[in-house]
Amino acid sequence: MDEKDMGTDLARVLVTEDEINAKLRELAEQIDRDYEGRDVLLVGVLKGAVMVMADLARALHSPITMDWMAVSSYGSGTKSSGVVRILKDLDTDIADRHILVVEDIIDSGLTLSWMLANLASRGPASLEVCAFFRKPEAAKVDIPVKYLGFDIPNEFVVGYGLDYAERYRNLPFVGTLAEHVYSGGKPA
Ligand SMILES: O=P(O)(O)OC[C@H]1O[C@H](OP(=O)(O)OP(=O)(O)O)[C@H](O)[C@@H]1O
Ligand code: HPA
Repeated sequence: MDEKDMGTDLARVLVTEDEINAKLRELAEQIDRDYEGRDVLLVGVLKGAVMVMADLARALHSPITMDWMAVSSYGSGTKSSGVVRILKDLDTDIADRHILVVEDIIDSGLTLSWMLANLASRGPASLEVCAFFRKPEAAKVDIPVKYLGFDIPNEFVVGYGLDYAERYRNLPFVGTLAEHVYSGGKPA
């Protein structure tokens, strides 16, 4: 799927596929360097982080393993409620493991703030965050991000894992939706 398949759904592209790929290589190099000699468990947050997890994992040379958590905070709208439920927990015991949480986006920060507290309580050897997109102007809590892809404006975005009502996750770039699609949080 690319930009021309989107018809008039997109308003503008914020981060291109080339920029995404270059950033992935950069982050993978840093992570390889930092975790040299240590086994790292990548914890992906479903479903949005599927794309970044798959691409980042393949760009890494470190001997990683992967696990997934699904949490719910958004429902079907576009605002975080801050009330987080675990929909799918990790399969792995993370006590004494080096954990790198891989997230697609930090918006208000409420989801990750809750998740980090939850994971920290399980006694990992280390706990760090890789977030591919972040909206600094939307932050309600401060999240320590060791590996950051892009800071983006405080607008609702789709693509590269990010959805609107479950659509657009498979765009290889990130963009904003046109007004007629995105109308105050309800599918048009
Ligand atoms: O910083 P916050 O304001 O808490 O928002 C960030 C969270 O929202 C999105 O997940 P969502 O609940 O939409 O689920 P999804 O990944 O399945 O799309 C995104 O993937 C993050 O997990
Ligand atoms: O801007 C966004 N787009 C899609 N999903 C999201 N989850 C938090 N913020 C966003």
